[in-house]
Amino acid sequence: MTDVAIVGANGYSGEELCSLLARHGGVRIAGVTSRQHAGKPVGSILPRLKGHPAIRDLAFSNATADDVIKTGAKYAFLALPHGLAAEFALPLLNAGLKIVDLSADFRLREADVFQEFYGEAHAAPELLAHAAYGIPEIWREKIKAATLVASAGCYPTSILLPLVPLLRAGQIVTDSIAVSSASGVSGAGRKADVAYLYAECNESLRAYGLPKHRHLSEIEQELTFAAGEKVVITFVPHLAPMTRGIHTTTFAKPKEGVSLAAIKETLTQAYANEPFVRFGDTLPDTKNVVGTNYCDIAARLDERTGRLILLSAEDNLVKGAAGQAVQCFNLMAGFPETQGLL
Ligand SMILES: NC(=O)C1=CN([C@@H]2O[C@H](COP(=O)(O)OP(=O)(O)OC[C@H]3O[C@@H](n4cnc5c(N)ncnc54)[C@H](OP(=O)(O)O)[C@@H]3O)[C@@H](O)[C@H]2O)C=CC1
Ligand SMILES: CC(=O)N[C@@H](CCC(=O)OP(=O)(O)O)C(=O)O
Repeated sequence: MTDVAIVGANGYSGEELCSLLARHGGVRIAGVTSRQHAGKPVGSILPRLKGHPAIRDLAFSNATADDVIKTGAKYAFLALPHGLAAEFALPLLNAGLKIVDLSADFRLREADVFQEFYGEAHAAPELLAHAAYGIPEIWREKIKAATLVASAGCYPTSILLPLVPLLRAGQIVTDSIAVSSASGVSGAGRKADVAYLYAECNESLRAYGLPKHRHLSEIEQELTFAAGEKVVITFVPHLAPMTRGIHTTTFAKPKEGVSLAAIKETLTQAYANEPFVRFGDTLPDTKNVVGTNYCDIAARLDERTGRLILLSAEDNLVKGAAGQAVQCFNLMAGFPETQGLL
């Protein structure tokens, strides 16, 4: 059994991590943190885990790096607001733990891009070069060897999985890409904010974060890497009246002479052996992926405009957060990649 700690375990993605790791089979949950609930039994705050053998008589501890180190865990999952993970990472790494961070703190390679998009100086810029970007389908070998993995953002995962193979294959006009995404409200986290009250979100759809949502930084970083040239895109996120799920529509021009059949062949080849990406003809629907670690993808060509339309759907809390983090952990710790996720 490998001992793990979950930091920020009472948040939405932390709770999802607790559920996935409780049924993983190869790990022991050695510690969970929450400042608000320190000292309380896990089952009293996360009722769906009450009585689960993996939770035992575990109580939340306070959320400092020392509290995490004291658990004796070999791996720490950080499910904290961005800005904080950078403060935890250094002491935990120095104490010999390996880290899977769900926040944005280690997803960017350059500290000045972090400053530009997050409006604050990076707290541990020296660690950026050591972090692996956590999408296994793109960076599997790097993740296996890493001590610090930055699990990719929820929107970025749904955008990068369809586009990266096509950019690697040189099939897309790089300045033609525009993306429209819709996310369930849990994407905003379990925080009290009027904008996310039921009465504000229910039966309504609205765009937000325009024109420079902070996820553009990691999306463009990864697209640029895949294309081998600078890629800049338009990205319009929406808040959708559902609890979980992301649906993404990507518009792009195929390069001269690139057919839909060639695009489909590239995506089929890229994902034929990937357990969590399902490329096919069926148009993705969030209800088919919610509660799973799948990302469903389809492609269509609008013959009238020559525009390629890529569609993708995932659960923001699973493939977009906790599931992807466990997938990365499995690679780092030498478990089968799918363990606890199917
Ligand atoms: N929700 C989603 O769909 C996704 C989220 N993410 C990222 O994962 C991270 C967690 O997100 P999410 O689960 O939504 O967030 P939540 O707001 O639901 O949870 C945040 C957690 O962090 C803890 N926390 C907050 N402030 C501090 C602090 N100063 N010190 C220690 N602990 C603190 C909270 O517990 P307490 O206050 O009790 O200490 C809570 O457990 C974020 O970085 C987010 O951007 C990534 C992909 C998708
Ligand atoms: C609906 C909603 O508010 N979504 C969040 C998603 C961000 C998220 O979870 O952030 P990271 O992936 O960067 O950690 C947002 O747009 O800010």
